[in-house]
Amino acid sequence: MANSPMKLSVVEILEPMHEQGWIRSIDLALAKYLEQLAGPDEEILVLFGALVSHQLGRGHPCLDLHGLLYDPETTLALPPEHASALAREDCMRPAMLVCLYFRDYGSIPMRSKLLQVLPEDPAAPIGSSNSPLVLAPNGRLYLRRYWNYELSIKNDLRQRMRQQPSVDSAALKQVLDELFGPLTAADEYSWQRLACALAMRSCFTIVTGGPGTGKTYTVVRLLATLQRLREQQQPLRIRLAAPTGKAAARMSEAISTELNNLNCSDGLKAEITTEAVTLHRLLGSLPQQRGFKHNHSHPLAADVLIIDEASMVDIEMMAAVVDALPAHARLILLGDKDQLASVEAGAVLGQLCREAEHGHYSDATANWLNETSEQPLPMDKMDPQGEQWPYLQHTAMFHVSRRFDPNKGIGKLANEVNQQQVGWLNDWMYGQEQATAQQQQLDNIDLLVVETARAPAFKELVLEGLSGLSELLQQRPAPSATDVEFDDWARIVLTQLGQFQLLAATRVGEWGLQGLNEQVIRWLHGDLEHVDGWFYGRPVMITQNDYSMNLRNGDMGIVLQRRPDEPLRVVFWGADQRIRWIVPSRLSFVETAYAMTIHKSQGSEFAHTVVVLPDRDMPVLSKELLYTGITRGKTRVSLVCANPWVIIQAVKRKISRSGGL
Ligand SMILES: Nc1ncnc2c1ncn2[C@@H]1O[C@H](COP(=O)(O)OP(=O)(O)OP(=O)(O)O)[C@@H](O)[C@H]1O
Repeated sequence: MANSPMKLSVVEILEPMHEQGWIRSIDLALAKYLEQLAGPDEEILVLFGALVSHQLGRGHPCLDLHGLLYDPETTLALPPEHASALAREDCMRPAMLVCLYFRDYGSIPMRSKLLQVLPEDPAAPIGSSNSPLVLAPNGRLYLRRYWNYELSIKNDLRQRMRQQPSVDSAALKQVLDELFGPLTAADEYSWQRLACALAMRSCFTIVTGGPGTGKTYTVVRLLATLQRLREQQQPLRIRLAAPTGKAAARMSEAISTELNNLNCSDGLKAEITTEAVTLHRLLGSLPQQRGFKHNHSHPLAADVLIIDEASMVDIEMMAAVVDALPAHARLILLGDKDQLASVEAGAVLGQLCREAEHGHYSDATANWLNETSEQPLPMDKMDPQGEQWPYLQHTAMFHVSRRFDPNKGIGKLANEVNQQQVGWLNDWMYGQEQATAQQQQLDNIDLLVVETARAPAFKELVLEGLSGLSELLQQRPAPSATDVEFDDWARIVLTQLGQFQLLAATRVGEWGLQGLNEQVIRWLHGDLEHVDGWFYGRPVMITQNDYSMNLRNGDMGIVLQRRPDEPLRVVFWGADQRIRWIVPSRLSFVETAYAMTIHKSQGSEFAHTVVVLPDRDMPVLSKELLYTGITRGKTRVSLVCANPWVIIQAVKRKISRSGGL
């Protein structure tokens, strides 16, 4: 570097970082804006603005100044995964930049109009300010908008937790006995019963647990309990929602199935809706605007709102939800707290039920449960300091999966990854040769170590996985077939699409999303001409909600053709298992989906899931990412990598999102 960095402005120092892709255009733009407002000696705030914005891009609603001071490299996770070695050499390291401006807290101008410093005491008055930056206790630095989101969520949930609806304990106990059977010594069942009882305590409840632990089973019974014990004559207005279209469709399906199995009157069943919508649809997206049709001045017509896959809800969306939900309504969040958080900033569910595995129930919670439902709490989940965990007093966590055996196969792998236990993983991965093929089959998990993503063994795995789909594509009905017969065929093809799925941990490179999709096209079609084009048999995924076409983010389709003289069309599931044939030119947001990212796979499940890891360790690889990928598999999970060490590194890395919920 020719000039001394001391002679350059913060923006001048950030510019090459932007060119190298280390920070985003929006981060740089914010720095430029703040630079215009900054007084002398306030350059540090310009830098902070860019870094807070950069953290938002990584999913953090705030910048942790303690982390920045003591471990800037980890806190900022720079450079990004695609930065070349040259770029790393060329560009001034962010740690050095931080050192230049931020030696200690004394370097921060506390009386700047760019910054509001909040008092340490949460009860002290905050004062008014509209500074772009807000410094909260514990060194959490926010852009004001995100601090406002957090504050409104906190205030709203506190208010809902404080509301204590009256409960007729004899009636509650009777309903719980009817729905779950009388209490038994085995606590496996009583956690679900406990979740229902706990939900009667206030207007806010969280039910968390891994796949197949009975969240949907419980929530249907919870809704039945609420309707049975309601004080008003009219049935409670229940709304069901999920962050993505795919998750909403799954929620509807799962709730319908559980409701059908529920042993209760038809009248009660009719009072439980099975229609789930996306959160965007629930709140009413406004074209070209950030806000929603429903807000505090135009609230939702709802008494109960259940949000499934809540781990995917970001802080901005959650703030919009609580703004639109009437104060008397119950908010119930369902999700797996250990899964990846939302792509957008915030890890609302993860933060609200951090440590839920330990219970942390207070005496007051235990007494309430005992008095209203005679529901005991296990001693090891009690905590004399439980009141320090306010959200956990309204949280039930399920541990027992009814889908997977925790001692083998997918269940074991998922648990070990989630608990960051690398011992078993090492034995499994490095002891593969000793394991018999039969045993592996029984265990429904396998590991494939290959040097490149072009390796014959990987090709064999993929082509075998896709063989069912390829056969169906060749079994197109004769041109004389009726439209109904073509619909029946399309239905089978779409069902087959859920049988096998490649999941990429990263986007770039031969092991990333793009490389894998290109590779599969080469194997199947022999060339790459088709990559972005529309070709027969191309599986696609919708990447953004498209309300004009009634397609939702995450919907999967496939390109088919009915008769040779008809154009190619993309088929999707419509309502009631109907088939929609859509002309490709009407689709705006689509990606080829032989492979999809693990992030995009959230809320979906596939019979055989193949999780592909890159050939080197990267900051994006984490136990949450791996756990999410593994738990997408229903009957078989294959891990594919060039080096099992990368899997171990990923398992050791836990994402900790900053935030003050
Ligand atoms: N107490 C129970 N008794 C009998 N069957 C149960 C019980 N709890 C759950 N199940 C069954 O276990 C299966 C998985 O339950 P459920 O679908 O509710 O799990 P989930 O946590 O919602 O899963 P996912 O996160 O994958 O949606 C279902 O078939 C359900 O009917």
